Amino acid sequence: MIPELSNPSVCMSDPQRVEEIIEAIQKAGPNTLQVISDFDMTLTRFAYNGKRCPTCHNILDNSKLISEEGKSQLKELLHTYYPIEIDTNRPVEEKQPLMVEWWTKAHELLVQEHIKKDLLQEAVRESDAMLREGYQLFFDHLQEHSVPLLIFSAGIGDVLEEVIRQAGVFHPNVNVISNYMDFDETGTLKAFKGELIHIYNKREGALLNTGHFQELKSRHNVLLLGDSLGDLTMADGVHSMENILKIGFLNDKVEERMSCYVNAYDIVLVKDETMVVPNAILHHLTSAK
Ligand SMILES: Nc1ccn([C@@H]2O[C@H](COP(=O)(O)O)[C@@H](O)[C@H]2O)c(=O)n1
Ligand SMILES: [Mg+2]
Repeated sequence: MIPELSNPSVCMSDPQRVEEIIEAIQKAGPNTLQVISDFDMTLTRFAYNGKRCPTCHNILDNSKLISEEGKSQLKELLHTYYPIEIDTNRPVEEKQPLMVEWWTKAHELLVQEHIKKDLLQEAVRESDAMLREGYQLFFDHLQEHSVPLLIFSAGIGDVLEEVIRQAGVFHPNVNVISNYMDFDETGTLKAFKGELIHIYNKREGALLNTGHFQELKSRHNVLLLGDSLGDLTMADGVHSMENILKIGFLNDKVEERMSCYVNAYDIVLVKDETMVVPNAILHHLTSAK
């Protein structure tokens, strides 16, 4: 049906079911579709030329906006908590408070650095952040077909927006739910706004933002893209869901996480740094029946 589903990076536990979901969404038409995507390591690359690419947080952590002392403390947090984030042997309930601890400590450190709002643009421009190959087609195609794209990220909204703005793909159909910085009257970071979004509370985030889903209540079909098992709840706020196709990028610790990913996501893309498969599916979903 979609030749790209035979690519070597594609794993599916139930290809027949995938075909049925895709056919049902295509039949309903693009007016019923919405796309909900994670950002870091889903729309952005995990690695390039064997080197890890930065998350929104890392863009700041590695920038000249952060002191050497701040950098080493942020790095230590990353080395402590990231292995916990991706550990599939620990239950989510056990990981949740630790993730709150990580995000809270990191945000406190960022606030202590007195980051200036007007320097964020430069920090992003000078960073190694990279959207996945084929991103332009992905964003442009959704825009052309008036399909809303919600980017639901536990990263930093201000940084995320700057990445997609600089890439020229922050189209009007794109909405972002994320952690946003709060600046004082001098443009200095003083806090983060609203409820913290971390990797394992994206469901709560969805409920807090029911206004977004209210506006899209005629769009009962969802294409969900993520890279974490925590991304699977991003569509929980969608009204009267009819069909959902979940695509998961498995970037890291492939062998030990494979079975969890294949059980949770309809399509798993293993060490695939491109948008080739999501783009092929989108093309099919928006083509005439
Ligand atoms: N201090 C931190 C906290 C989190 N991260 C990474 O950010 C990712 C979350 O963003 P999503 O767009 O994927 O929701 C997550 O994978 C964390 O590893 C970080 O780098 N630094
Ligand atoms: Mg992610």
